[in-house]
Order: sequence, then structure tokens, then C-alpha cells
Amino acid sequence: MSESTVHFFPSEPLVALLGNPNCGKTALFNLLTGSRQKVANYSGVTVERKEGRLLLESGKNIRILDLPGAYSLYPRSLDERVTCNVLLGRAEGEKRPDLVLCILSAMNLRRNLRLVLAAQRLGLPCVVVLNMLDIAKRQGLQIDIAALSKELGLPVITSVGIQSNGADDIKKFLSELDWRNLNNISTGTSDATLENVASHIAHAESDNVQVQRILQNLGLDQIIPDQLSDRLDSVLLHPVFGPIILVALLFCIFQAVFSWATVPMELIKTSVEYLGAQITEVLPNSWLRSLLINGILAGLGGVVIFLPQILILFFFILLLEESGYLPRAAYLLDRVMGSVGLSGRSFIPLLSSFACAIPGIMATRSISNARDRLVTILIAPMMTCSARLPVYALLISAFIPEQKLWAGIDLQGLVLFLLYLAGIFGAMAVAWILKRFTSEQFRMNALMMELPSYHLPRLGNLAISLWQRAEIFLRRVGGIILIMTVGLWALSSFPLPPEGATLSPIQYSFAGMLGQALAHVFSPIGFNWEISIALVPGMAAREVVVSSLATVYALSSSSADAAEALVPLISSTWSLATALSLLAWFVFAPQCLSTIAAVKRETGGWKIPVIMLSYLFGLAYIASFITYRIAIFFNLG
Ligand SMILES: Nc1nc2c(ncn2[C@@H]2O[C@H](COP(=O)(O)OP(=O)(O)OP(=O)(O)O)[C@@H](O)[C@H]2O)c(=O)[nH]1
Ligand SMILES: [Mg+2]
Repeated sequence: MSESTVHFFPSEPLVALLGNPNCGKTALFNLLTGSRQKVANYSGVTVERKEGRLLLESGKNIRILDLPGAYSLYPRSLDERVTCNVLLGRAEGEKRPDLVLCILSAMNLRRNLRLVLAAQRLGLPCVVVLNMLDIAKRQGLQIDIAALSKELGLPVITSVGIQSNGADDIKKFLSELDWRNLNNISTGTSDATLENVASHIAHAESDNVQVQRILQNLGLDQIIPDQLSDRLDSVLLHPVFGPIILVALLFCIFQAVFSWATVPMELIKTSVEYLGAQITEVLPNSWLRSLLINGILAGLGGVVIFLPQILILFFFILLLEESGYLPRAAYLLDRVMGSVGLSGRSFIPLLSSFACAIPGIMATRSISNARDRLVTILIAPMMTCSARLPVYALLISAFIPEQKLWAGIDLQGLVLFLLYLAGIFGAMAVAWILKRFTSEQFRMNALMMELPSYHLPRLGNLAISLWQRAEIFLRRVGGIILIMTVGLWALSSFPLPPEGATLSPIQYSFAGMLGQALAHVFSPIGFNWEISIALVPGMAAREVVVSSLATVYALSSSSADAAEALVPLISSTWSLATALSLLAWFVFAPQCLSTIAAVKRETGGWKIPVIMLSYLFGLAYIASFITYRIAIFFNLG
């Protein structure tokens, strides 16, 4: 008996968005479907296909697919392959699209048009969408739409991906389309297969000639330099000033994370304390009150307080992303990355890892070289993700005095900057070692990376993206962090202490016993049993360590029911050596199960995640040990 898989596809027509990287596909996808997929001003943002729905004015429902950007239909990296597979109808669980919307950036017709020609050969009904028309107009670029349509033999629509009504022409066109006779709009011939490299090269050559002819006929064959971008680049990419500006910029960001956040943090703290006082007043002393105050309020309040700092950091990251500065930073760092065996290509995935290692690991799909991709995956968790920020901020607030150094530099911000640097240097060191041990000959690949033109970030978009960030964080607080906190509260409250017990009740609980057992492993690096307990639920997500510490301390503190602030508590009970050691631990420790799961998914097995777990835990332990011993030596115990 033979087996076969039958796929049932939704009956609605499927429309795929195809285009070069960074031409605005996702921006249009979001406008068309009301989704909120990530948009940023550099290539390779989308690495997976994403589906959305659009209800047309005609009452018809259609499905829209956002695809990773592609320069050609001859895939060189995993993300380009996704696009090709979809267009060829080879993508698993997806039918071949009924219609392709070829998105062109009006700012780079020469390269964008080549893809249109390749798409036409696929034999799918094709419509051209000319995007970024606002910039084209601003720069005085006149494009004769009717003539372009005639040259290509395809309908041409225009759009502006950053205006709320910028996709209206597309919607109108799709509404008026005769979906039963789609082949009428295409002049494509269906002889394309991707197997034939020779024919691909032959096509590429004739495509170049054809594009040149089209541009000539439209009077667009002159390359118009983007003067503003060029002028900015002459400073920002300057061999001496460029790197100085980059470092100064990052430094200022970390300063702001501490100095701007004080007021909103104070506000959150007061609200939590107020809420705790209210609960204490209305509820009698019971396990319920303990759960609410010592469990939930202490735990969640302990984490939520870091929301302002996370948002400030993201505000700057988004600013850099939208402006187009990020790929420039990759360009500036290419030489440094090259010296440890990585290419500038790894920069964007590594940078995404500062938000969270998971999108960073996914973004490695745009790295075509398999070895480079693997090394990037292995070091991505060392980039300081936003979940570490609460841990760092807590320890810094407790142990680093709020003090100004010379030139008004804030000491706490400086320490945070150094911690981020420690992660980066750790990652570079590991990459360098991996370079020595990989059998492949070490090669210097020239970085081929597109530098987008600078865009002025739009405040509305920034606000929406920041709100999304806040939402993600708060959902974590209300989800995994809440669950772990309540679980830990239960484990720390039961069993109840025996009659006449002298120690604090938590020491007789399950969690207390576990903490004391673990403390044997962790005492050489200076962790007490409270920290040891918190590390266990902290495997679920790093911030949980903070909420867990808050809960553990709330339960073991003598002043029974008031939800006390964690900062003064730990600064009075831990030594500086312990705090420094814990900071070192968090620079390296893979305290996050979802990252491990993502690595398994992306590498297709357990081998790499197991290697990663062991080397990162090993590294964390060694780093903490050294830090602790040095601190003790200098009498900081
Ligand atoms: N000025 C202007 N900017 C646009 C327009 N459309 C998109 N953008 C900006 O162009 C950049 C790239 O947009 P994306 O939608 O991420 O591009 P993409 O084609 O999905 O890119 P990849 O996912 O990397 O292939 C972002 O900064 C957008 O805000 C437009 O019509 N005008
Ligand atoms: Mg995209």
C-alpha cells in the first residue's frame, strides 16, 4: 500500500508578496492585513513566510503571504530558499500562489526589475507594485507608470508603505480583479525551473540587458546619487570617526537607560508598595495574603519595575533600526568580526539577540555559509538579551553607588555598558576559538551588504513598536513569570515548619531544602541558598530570577507581610563579591529554555543545543569563580 499526504488548502486565493530585501514588503503586508510583523530599515528582516488575510471591498476574502526578500530566484541562503519554494509550489503545507505582487523599490529600479523578469518566467500571474514613491517624489525622480507597465507587459500599481492609506491602490486593484481569469494579466511563459544553473546565468545576462533597455526607454538610466545619505556616510563611515561615533552612541544609550528611568521606576515602586499596604489592610493574615503579597505582588512588582529601562533601551534600538544606521554599524565592525572568523553578515543576527536570542537565532538564516551560521547560533545567547536587563539593573542598583564620574558620566550606566561589552567580548573569544577548531580553512569573505538610504524614523511607528515591546514584556510577566512565581511561592511555603522551629519557615520548605542542596554546588562561586533556589525557576526565563528572589526574600524576611523592596534587602545581606559573581554568571549562563528549543529547531537535532548548554554553563561557572575569588582577594567579601 502506498502512502500519500493530502493537503487541504483554504479555498481563498493566495497572493504572495515578492521583492528585493528592504523594498517594503512587510510594511505593505502590515497595511493590507492589519498585522504587526517586524519592519526595519535593513535587508533580511523577514526570514520566514507569514500569512495574513484581507477582506476586499467586493466581499471576497484573500490570503496574503509575506516572504523573505530575495535578490534572485536562485537561492543562496535559507531565507531566500523559503521564497523560492513558495513560488515554485514546493513549500510544505502551502499551495502555489495564485498571484504574485512584485514589490519594487522606486529607489532602486535597476536591481528590483531583474527580479520582476525572473518572476515573470515562473509563469505565475504577476502584478508590479511600485513602492517608496514618497522618497522618489522627494528626490525628484519621475517614473512614467504607464510606460513602465507597457515595457513589462504587466499592470503597475503604486504604493507608500509608511502611510496608513499607502496600500489603498493595491486593495482597489485586488477588489476589481477578475479572480477567475488571472492568467489574463500575465504575459509570463512557464518554462522556469531553478535546477538549471547555466540557464540561470544566461537569463541573468539577458535580464541585465533588458533592464538597461527598459530604464533607457523610461529615461531612468542615470544613477541618481542619494546626496543626503552619501554626505552622512562620509562622516558616519569614516575610518576614524565612524567607530568613535559608534562607541559614543552606544555609550550614551546605556547612560540613558539608568538616568532616564529613575522617575518612572520610582512611580512603579510606590504603586506596588501602596497596593501591598491596601491588601494588608483588608485581608486577614492568612496563606491567601501571603500568596498575594509575598508571592504575586513581590514577584511581579520586582520585575515590572524594570519596564522603563527596557523601553528606553528599545527606543534607541528601534531608532537605529529605522534610521538605517544598523547595517552601517555592521559595516564598521566587519573588520573586527573578520578577525575572529565571522563576517559582518553575523552582525544583524547578533544585534537582534540583544532583544532576545530567539529572533537572533532565526535571523541567522540569512547567512549563506553553514559554518558561519552555526558559530553565530552558538554565540548568540551571549549577547545581552532584554531579559537580563532586570537582573543586571537589580544588582547594579543594589551594589553600585549612584555616583557621577568625570564629565558627568553615570557610574551605574558605565557598569551596565561594561556588562554588555563583557558578553560581546566573550562571544568574540568563543568565535575565535571555534575558528581554530573548525576543519574548514579560514577564509576572509568580503562583506556584500546593502546599505539602505537613511530614513527619518516616524514617531508614530516608534510608539507602536515600543507599545508592542511593552506588551510582550507584560505578557511574560502575566504568563511565565506569574506561573513560576506562584509555583515557587507554593514550594517555598510548604511544608510548614515543625512546632518550635527556630529558623525562618522557608528553610523547612521544599524550595528551602532544594536551595540548601544546590548551595553546595554554588557556594564555591559565592551564591547563597536563596540565589540557588532562584536559579532553578529562572531556567524558564531570566527575569524569573528577579521575581523569585523577591518571593524568596519576602517569605524569609522577618517583617512578615509588607512587600519589601528587593534592592535594600540584598544590598544589606549579600557581599559585593557575591553580587559581582552573580553578574558574571548572567553574562554567560544559558538561563532560558526557549532559546535552547529554538536552537534545536534551527539546527534540527539535540547535538548543538547540548553542546551549547554545556559550554555556556561551564563558562558561566568559571567566570563566576574567577570573579568571586578576585573579589575576595581584594577584600570585597
Ligand atoms: N519612505 C518610505 N519608507 C518605506 C516605504 N515602505 C517601507 N518603508 C521603510 O522601508 C524599510 C524596509 O521595510 P520592510 O517592510 O521591512 O522591508 P521588507 O521588504 O519586508 O524587507 P525584508 O524583510 O528585509 O526583505 C522600513 O524602514 C520601512 O519603514 C515607503 O513607501 N516609503
Ligand atoms: Mg520583511
